[in-house]
Amino acid sequence: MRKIEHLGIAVKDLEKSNELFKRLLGSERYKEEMVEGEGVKTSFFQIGETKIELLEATKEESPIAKFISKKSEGIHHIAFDVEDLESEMKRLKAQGFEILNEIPKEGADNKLVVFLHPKTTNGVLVELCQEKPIDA
Ligand SMILES: CC[C@H](C(=O)O)C(=O)SCCNC(=O)CCNC(=O)[C@H](O)C(C)(C)COP(=O)(O)OP(=O)(O)OC[C@H]1O[C@@H](n2cnc3c(N)ncnc32)[C@H](O)[C@@H]1OP(=O)(O)O
Ligand SMILES: [Co+2]
Repeated sequence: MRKIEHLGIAVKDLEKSNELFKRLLGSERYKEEMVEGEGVKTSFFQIGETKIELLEATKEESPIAKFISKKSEGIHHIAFDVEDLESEMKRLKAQGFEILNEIPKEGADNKLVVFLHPKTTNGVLVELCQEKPIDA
């Protein structure tokens, strides 16, 4: 794990939350991006070395919709930047962590991502992010 890549925050209304975080952080989001596969619309704020990712569900079956309906808006996951997903997955599996998707999937912000089940990470949903190679 090289650094915290982003903190994912589940929100009901991305526009409203963009404004709130702009006031809170004193800076604009640097991008908005849909991630069809996850049924989310995201916006990213850069904070020094790390980022805040706001996530709004775009469909009922999105994990974000389920999370908000069961809990509330708020911190949804922590994402770590990794050099090499395959070797990290191997290491973490050997350490007893449960990988949710064996095949890395398309993330936002030009990443390939893997998630670990929160029941194996002290109740914290963990995301591993690897920068996609330039020519990908
Ligand atoms: C990839 C695009 C973008 C990016 O950064 O690039 C994203 O970050 S997309 C983020 C949205 N996508 C995901 O979260 C994918 C991974 N998540 C999942 O596969 C599910 O949400 C899962 C498996 C974590 C939970 O799904 P499930 O259908 O099992 O929901 P339940 O409500 O039944 O939860 C079971 C159990 O887990 C606890 N839980 C659920 N979500 C979280 C969470 N975010 N943090 C901590 N714990 C969580 C929930 O409370 C249940 O616990 P229990 O003790 O059984 O009540
Ligand atoms: Co994320």
